[in-house]
Amino acid sequence: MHSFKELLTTKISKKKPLVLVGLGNMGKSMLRGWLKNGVDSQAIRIVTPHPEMEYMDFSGIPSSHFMTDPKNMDDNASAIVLAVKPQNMDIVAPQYIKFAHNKSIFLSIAAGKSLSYFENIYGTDVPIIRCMPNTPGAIGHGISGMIANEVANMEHQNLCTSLMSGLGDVLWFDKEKEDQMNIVTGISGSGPAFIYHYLECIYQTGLKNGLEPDTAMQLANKTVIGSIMLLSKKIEESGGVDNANNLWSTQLREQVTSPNGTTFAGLQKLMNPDSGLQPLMDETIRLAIERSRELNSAPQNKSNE
Ligand SMILES: NC(=O)C1=CN([C@@H]2O[C@H](COP(=O)(O)OP(=O)(O)OC[C@H]3O[C@@H](n4cnc5c(N)ncnc54)[C@H](OP(=O)(O)O)[C@@H]3O)[C@@H](O)[C@H]2O)C=CC1
Ligand SMILES: O=C(O)[C@@H]1CCC=N1
Repeated sequence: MHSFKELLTTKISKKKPLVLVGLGNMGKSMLRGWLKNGVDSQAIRIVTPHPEMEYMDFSGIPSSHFMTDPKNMDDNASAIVLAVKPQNMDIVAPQYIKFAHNKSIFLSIAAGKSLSYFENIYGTDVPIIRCMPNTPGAIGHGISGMIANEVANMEHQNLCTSLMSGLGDVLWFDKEKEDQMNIVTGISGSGPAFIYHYLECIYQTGLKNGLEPDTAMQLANKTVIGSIMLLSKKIEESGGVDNANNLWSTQLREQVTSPNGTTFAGLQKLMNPDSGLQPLMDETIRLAIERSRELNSAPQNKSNE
């Protein structure tokens, strides 16, 4: 029985390379995670529209392994990782059909695109994994939701767990409940943006109340970062798990809230069940989930809709 990290060196080799399609925000994070976790840099192939700009950032990987399309690539890959925008998928995914004939694993991180979307392209007898990571994966603190199609067995799933573990935690979902991947997308895929926007808001409130920009920025950044670090420490101290019935975040909020004090005054608004943050987040995340569902069938090149 191999450990997850060992799988990266036993299953991925010069003879069975790993192909990364798309070297944007998420592609780069994954690539860094793989290299850090011991994937042989000679066993990686990268398809990107601008190889000349990007190979310099990854000096261990030969420049000849960066290419603009897969035409000249052998079809013996261990896995093809699709990391392009969902709106590009109708054009990009079919370019990799030759790997399906060799039963390579297809791992897609595209929002919305379902297992059956890829099965329609590659066939139902090809192992396909749908994954939703998030940007904190760039520093190994991400979380990825994963789901496998019918023919992706434990070995395929373990390799994909290994590939995504460089970005942080991995949670598998039941293949019968694929719609949960859209919920994952709304909560943890888009979630970092919602948190950063909260920070932008409190920064703006500081400015509106006459603080200097530098001061407002320092107060906003440090408050968010410090609060999350405190939460993280509490969770770590309790064995890496939170308690669903009594979240650490609830306890930490209560610690700040003096009876009839300043926090209590503010929370009257923020925790209003009809007009506070909960209904706003319900609606915000609902819209993200709906968009994820739509992207499954959205026509190509409508990225600005
Ligand atoms: N950003 C996020 O927070 C998350 C994103 N995702 C998903 O990850 C995927 C990638 O997102 P992200 O990294 O943010 O997007 P980026 O736009 O940063 O990266 C996509 C990359 O793909 C390149 N590309 C375009 N066409 C091709 C092609 N034919 N072959 C190879 N590469 C191509 C783009 O080049 P160019 O720019 O020149 O077009 C770009 O560099 C998306 O499907 C998204 O839904 C999932 C979870 C979180
Ligand atoms: O906004 C998006 O569509 C992507 C997917 C999740 C996060 N970013």
